[in-house]
Amino acid sequence: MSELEVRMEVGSDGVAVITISNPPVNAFAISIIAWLKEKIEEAMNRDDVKAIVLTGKNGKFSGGFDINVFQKVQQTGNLSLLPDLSIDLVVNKIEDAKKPIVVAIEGLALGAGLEVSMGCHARIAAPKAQLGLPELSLGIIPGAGGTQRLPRLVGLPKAIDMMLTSKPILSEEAIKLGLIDAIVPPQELLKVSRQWALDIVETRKLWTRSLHKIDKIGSLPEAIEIIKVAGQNVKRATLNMPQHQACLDVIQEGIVQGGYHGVLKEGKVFNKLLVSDTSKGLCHVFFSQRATSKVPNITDIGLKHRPIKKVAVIGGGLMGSGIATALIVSNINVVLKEVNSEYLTKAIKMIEANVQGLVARKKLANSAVDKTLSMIKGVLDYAEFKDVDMVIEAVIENVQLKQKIFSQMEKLCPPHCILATNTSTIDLNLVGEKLRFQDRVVGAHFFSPAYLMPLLEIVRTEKTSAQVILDLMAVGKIVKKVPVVVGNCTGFAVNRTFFPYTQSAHILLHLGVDLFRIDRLISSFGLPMGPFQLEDLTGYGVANAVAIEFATVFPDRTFKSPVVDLLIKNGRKGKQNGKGYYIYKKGSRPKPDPMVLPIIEESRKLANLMPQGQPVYVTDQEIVEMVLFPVVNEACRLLEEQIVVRASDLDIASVLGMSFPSYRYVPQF
Ligand SMILES: C[C@H](O)CC(=O)SCCNC(=O)CCNC(=O)[C@H](O)C(C)(C)COP(=O)(O)OP(=O)(O)OC[C@H]1O[C@@H](n2cnc3c(N)ncnc32)[C@H](O)[C@@H]1OP(=O)(O)O
Repeated sequence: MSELEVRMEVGSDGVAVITISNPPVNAFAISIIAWLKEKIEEAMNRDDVKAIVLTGKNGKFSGGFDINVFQKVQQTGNLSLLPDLSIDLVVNKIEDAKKPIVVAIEGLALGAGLEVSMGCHARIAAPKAQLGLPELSLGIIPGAGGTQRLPRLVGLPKAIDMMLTSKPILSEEAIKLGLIDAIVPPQELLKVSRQWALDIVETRKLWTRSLHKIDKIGSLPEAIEIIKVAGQNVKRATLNMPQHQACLDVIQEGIVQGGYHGVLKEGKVFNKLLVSDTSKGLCHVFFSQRATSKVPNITDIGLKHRPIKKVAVIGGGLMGSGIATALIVSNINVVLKEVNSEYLTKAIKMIEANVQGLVARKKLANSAVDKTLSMIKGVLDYAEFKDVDMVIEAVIENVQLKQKIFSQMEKLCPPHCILATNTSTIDLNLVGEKLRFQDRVVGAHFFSPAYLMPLLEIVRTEKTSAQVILDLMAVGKIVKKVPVVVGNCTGFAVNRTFFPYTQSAHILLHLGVDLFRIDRLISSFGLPMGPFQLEDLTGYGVANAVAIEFATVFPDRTFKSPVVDLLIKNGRKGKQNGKGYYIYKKGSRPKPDPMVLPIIEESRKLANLMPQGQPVYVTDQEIVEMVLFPVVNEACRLLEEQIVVRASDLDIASVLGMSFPSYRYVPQF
């Protein structure tokens, strides 16, 4: 079977097995859809075919519609590039077929993959197959009947949850919900599916048309109430994104007017959303995230990553314990080194709390806690370092200390051991300056909390070897991070790009603009919080340290804001002591603190930026632009300096490291 193909084989039992192939995920490309229609028509017309089994090659059914086609539509605005998947294929050729069609699902059925499956008359899956409708994460809604058939198969609340969160479920849950009809081992999947199809022909099994099912929908008022509540719940989290409410509206249309009407409305809304800026941004982010794993001269030169079985983490503070947690939950053995037993006990307690936090978030099973914690060993000496594959240093930001540690590591650890630092500011060339083998030195910059935040900046110097970078990329993937390889510069990619973000906010503040207005506008733009609340959260110590570092390296574009020192002088430490620009009380949202205003006034006098001592007038739009445009400028500088290999790597670093709203990246075609 060639790579891109839809093949049909008719067995002596009268079952036609139609297999789609489009590696790596059997996406429904335009040609696949056309060939699939042809094969189904052929099977319907052949007298020797009684029933059909639809399946995918290489252990996967389908990862959904080909997202490359979406990008072509978005670039050209030409919606006629989209094939008629929903009515022509799923309704007419599959659901309303005269012969039963059973889908055999292995690996995954996502998006159109699940929608085509739901159009079939029965669904048989292998264990652990992923089934879901992740379209909303691309700024669209399911466009091949998913909004109508999923509620009819699994009930409204679960269907809404699956669509609004874009999260797939596994076969084991799907069978309980009624989304699939049976789970069978992969080697029996085709055999059972063929027999199932024949049983439908012989009326021994039900011939189900999902769009016509009504037993799981409940009464009309109940259904409308569920949809209304879902809309209210999702409102805040989906600020500026139209697809969530649109999806609920389309579901409601089908419930009020009937499934087929719902499918028609779904098609119209789908087309409109596909060419929206939101979808353009989210499709761009989808491909950009995958592009980060392709690094020229690293991933394309035939190297294979080496296994990393045991890692030493030096320093068990907030970052060290977070990194250790990320490693042990991914089954990597960790030796955690501290300077004394008091710090070590504290670090282990922190790791235990992190692990419990993951259980509470349902990211780790309670039953896995003991095994996870057994993977960490706290130590006070270096005896265990003789067979580690990687060291991650996470001590305080002090060059001499780091240099001393790295020199020790070079002597104590095996020659293949990677020497990584989690520094967020210090030049890596300085850290490795005294070493003989500087090709082993690399930055592993995790973001706090390291066991939750999805980004790993891999910082390379001119000397870091390709093998070391590749190994760290592999570790990043194992610990479920998105590794982005960046060059060595002050602040690396994320902190460097976003340095002007805080700077501009401070300049605006000293020009007389209300700080709470700035924060409000930036959160309305889509960042989780504004720059001042962020400063409260990260702490003023960090703010000052970063400001000093940048002022040294970029004196031409650094504004020295007096306000942080004044806040500290007035006993304010931000979230840490509950008093910063905002007041923090347990159980309630941060509230702007009017008591901070005299401190701001004092700071404005010291800075003396206001023209004739009067506040400037700026519009809301200007504020957003004045805070974010300098960020874009800094990103351009990074690109020019070749700190990243492509612009979109910075987009991903900003989305994952700063929670910059991904739907704002509207590509310029
Ligand atoms: C009409 C319908 O309602 C509309 C739709 O169906 S929209 C599409 C819905 N489907 C999705 O959103 C699923 C998107 N894909 C994924 O989530 C993941 O790729 C996956 C879970 C399928 C596989 O994950 P994983 O094994 O980690 O592989 P991953 O690196 O993500 O993808 C492998 C390759 O397949 C590509 N790919 C994955 N899904 C694709 C899709 N639906 N279309 C086109 N390419 C796709 C990726 O771009 C990547 O390409 P690359 O190797 O050139 O970078």
